Formats: sequence, C-alpha cells, structure tokens
Amino acid sequence: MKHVIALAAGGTGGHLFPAEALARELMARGHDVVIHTERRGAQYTQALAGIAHVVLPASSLEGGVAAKVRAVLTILRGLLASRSDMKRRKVTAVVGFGGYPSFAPALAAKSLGLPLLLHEQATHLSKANRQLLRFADGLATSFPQVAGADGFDTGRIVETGNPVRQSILAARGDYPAFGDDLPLRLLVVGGSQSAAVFGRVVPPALLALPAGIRQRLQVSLQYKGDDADAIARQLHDAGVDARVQPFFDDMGQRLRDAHLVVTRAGATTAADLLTIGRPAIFVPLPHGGAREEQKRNAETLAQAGVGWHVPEADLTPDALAALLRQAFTSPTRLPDAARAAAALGRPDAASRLADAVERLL
Ligand SMILES: CC(=O)N[C@H]1[C@@H](OP(=O)(O)OP(=O)(O)OC[C@H]2O[C@@H](n3ccc(=O)[nH]c3=O)[C@H](O)[C@@H]2O)O[C@H](CO)[C@@H](O)[C@@H]1O
Repeated sequence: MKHVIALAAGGTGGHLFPAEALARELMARGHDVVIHTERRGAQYTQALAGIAHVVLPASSLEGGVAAKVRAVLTILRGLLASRSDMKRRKVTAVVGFGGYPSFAPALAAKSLGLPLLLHEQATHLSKANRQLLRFADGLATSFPQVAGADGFDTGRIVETGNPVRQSILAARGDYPAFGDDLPLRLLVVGGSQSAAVFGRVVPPALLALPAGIRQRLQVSLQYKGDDADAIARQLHDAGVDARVQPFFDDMGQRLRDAHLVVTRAGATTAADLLTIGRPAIFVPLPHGGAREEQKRNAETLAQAGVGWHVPEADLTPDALAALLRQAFTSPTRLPDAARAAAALGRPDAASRLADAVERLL
C-alpha cells in the first residue's frame, strides 16, 4: 500500500544526503516522500531534485538565556509549519536523521500520533537524536553498536547502515592501479562545510614530499578559503597537479579514482568512502559536543584498519608529509586498508532502512 513518509533532516550534507538516499528508495517502492529541512538544506538542489521538500525555520538550543528563548520560539514555529504540512499531505510516518532542525518535525510527528523512526549516522547518538529518543518508536543505526541509547528497548533497534547517494553506489569499483611510476591520486575533503585546516596544512605537506612522489600526485582539494586560488597556483608552480574547489559535486567519481583520502570524520563522508572502499587519514573536528562524535568515528575506523586517526593538533605539515610518504611508498598498506574499508561498506543501507520504515506502517 502506498504511504506518505516525511523525512526530517538537518541542513548539512551529513544529514541531508542519507535522507535523499532513503527518499529515492521509498519513492522507487511507490511511496510519496517529503523532506522537512532548513534553509541550508534547500541549497542542495541536486540532492533534492524531484523530491518534495519543505524549508522550516530552525535554530540550535545553544547560547545564553535570550538566545535559548528565541530558539524555542523558532522551534515552535517550525513545529507548527511541519505539523500543518504533515496533516495536509496525510503523512503516515516520520523518519528523523538528526541535526537540530530535525527536532520540530519529530515533535510534530508525535503530536499527530505518527510513528517516528530515528536514524543515527555515527557510532554515538547525536545530541538531537539522544533528546528525541524518548519519543521514538524505533532506532536505526549505521554501525553494529551505537552508544548513548541506554534504556531504549533493544528490540526496537535495527542496524541498517548509513544510506549513501545513488552517485556513490554507481561509483563502486576496484582499487585503482597502484605502484611505481603510476599516478597517485589524493582526495582531500573537509565535509559539507570544507575545513580550513586542510588549506593550511595540506599544501606545505605536499611541497615537502620528495620530487618522485610529488610529480606523480593528482590532488583534489576541497577548500573554500579566500586564498584558494593562491593555493592552487602555489601547488601548480611546484609541479603538483591539483584541483582546488569549494565543493565537489562528483564525489562518487573522485572517491573511486582516489588512492587515499584525507578527511574529517563526519559519519556520512565515512559511509561514502566505506561503500566505495577507500583508505583515509581521518582528522576529526576537534573539541567536545557533537564534534566529539567525529573523534569516535575516526578511532573506530582506524582500529578497523581503514587508515589513520590524526588529531588536528598533531596535523603539522611535517607529520602529514611523513604519513603520506609512508602510505605511498608501501606496496601493501593502502590496498590492505582499502579492503578493510570495503568490508565495512553497506551498499544495501537504503533498502534496509526502507524495510525498517515499512515495518512501522
Ligand atoms: C558541523 C556538523 O553538523 N557536522 C556533522 C555533519 O557533518 P557534515 O555535514 O560535514 O557531514 P559529513 O562529513 O558526514 O558528510 C558530508 C557529505 O558531503 C559530501 N561531500 C563533501 C565534500 C564535497 O566536496 N562534496 C561532497 O559531496 C560527502 O561525500 C558526504 O556525503 O553531519 C555528520 C553526519 O551526521 C556528522 O558526523 C557531523 O558531525
């Protein structure tokens, strides 16, 4: 039977792209889908193409008392807008993907008595999901274990994996040929917001590499600082074949081509690179809160042999150059890590998550 399902997702790629992947799977099964997101999410026009979506007012609950009061009022406005859209469309179930903007639609779902399934992308429940758990009818996880769900009925927890976009699934393929004299392709991505640290540290690290490695490099650097053009010129002048862009729309192809990825440890970036099976140097967003979650992702993946965890404080140009040199000169280290990554990939995640949604209907 056809249903109308609302997906609630924060506006960064890390939350919105898994929602997109589930939306397309549910639509392929004949359901109608609407994504409730916020202003930043609506900017991903490629991800939302052909999917009904609603842009809600949203705010995080961080800051002083006055900011908190304003935030509560904004969330209430979001809740009313979300609720009236759900009623109008006759929504029958809601899936929350985390991020504070998922709060209002999740509460709207409960006020309408609709079943609510939460999806967690990371190894530990995010703040928003932790707070929403008491209202949830089910929890879908991306890893076999998820921390922070103590007290929630384990019978209602299902491991689905983190759904990735079609363009990522379509790019799966063997690890690229690797060895003497062949090109070495390095992909550097900071997550949906890019990361200033990579603009600061990666170029000098590349320039410090021995000429024999430097001249074989083909680098894709996601970076959106004002000095992006200057960095591209500097690398070019040093004989490094580099493309510097604020965001890569062709992430699947770039991951497929890459021998090594240098990245933050956002859970959705991790799902993308595990699905394609590429090794990585993880440099998690530093400092507590939601950001601590990236440190845990990085630790988990490094322990599984997918690559290295380097805290940002230790990421000096010299340290990165030494690591790159070690990785690129070992004949086995990167191919082995690529195999460990692929073993953790979950290409069936969208389908498993759609099954979990249909069980709630
Ligand atoms: C500040 C913040 O809220 N961070 C969270 C957010 O991060 P963020 O939104 O950065 O999420 P991720 O790094 O997990 O995902 C980014 C997505 O953008 C894609 N991409 C990235 C760069 C690029 O040039 N092209 C491209 O397509 C990646 O392949 C990935 O699919 O969601 C993640 C998943 O819940 C969380 O782990 C992060 O803590």
